[in-house]
Amino acid sequence: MNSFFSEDNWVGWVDALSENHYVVIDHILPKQILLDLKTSFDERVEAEALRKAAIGTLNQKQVDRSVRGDEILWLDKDMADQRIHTFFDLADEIKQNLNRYCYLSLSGYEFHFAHYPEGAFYKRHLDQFQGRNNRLISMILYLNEEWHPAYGGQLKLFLDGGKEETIMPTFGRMVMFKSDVLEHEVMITHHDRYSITGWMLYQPVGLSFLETS
Ligand SMILES: O=C(O)CCC(=O)C(=O)O
Ligand SMILES: [Fe+2]
Repeated sequence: MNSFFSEDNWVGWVDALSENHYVVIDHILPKQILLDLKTSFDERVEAEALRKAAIGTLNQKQVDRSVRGDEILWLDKDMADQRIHTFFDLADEIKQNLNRYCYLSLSGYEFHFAHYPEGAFYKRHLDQFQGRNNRLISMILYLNEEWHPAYGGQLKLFLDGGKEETIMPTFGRMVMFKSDVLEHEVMITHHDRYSITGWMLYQPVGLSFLETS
């Protein structure tokens, strides 16, 4: 497998993740790979393959536009799309390195395309929710070629001591944070906002029967 990053990269990122609970990485992938991913995303928006995102877990899912207004499409390794396979190569490398440098036991991941249309937001929440605690690291890769502060749509992280960090969803920026500790929100966007969002998962051996979806 090709390697996207060097060991030095990882040392800095892992330090930030363990000290601050989050890390922001700009230009995570070469521009052409990002553009290809965005094209793949655009094709699926065009084909109306995305669905309104739900909240809740397992058999308690519901769509509530007053909590989150994005539409999503789950990515699958069976998709015959080399552009998505390249993204999964990146995810594999990140998973291996988080296991190696953070001593985690990540055994899988899940990702979806997410499109926030104008006026959409996602209220303050934690990604690790009741009844499902196997999301360890949240990862978001932004695919917005031009982003202006006036568009809004920032990711706001609620940090220790009442501090907040506000992050613009600029092209090629990846944010990783600890799913079980960092509350966050997506502020209202005034422009179409595109990302690949996902989670590094810890799946205790033998408990997979608990997953019904
Ligand atoms: O798109 C973002 O910046 C964050 C999305 C998010 O919080 C989520 O999907 O759980
Ligand atoms: Fe979230």
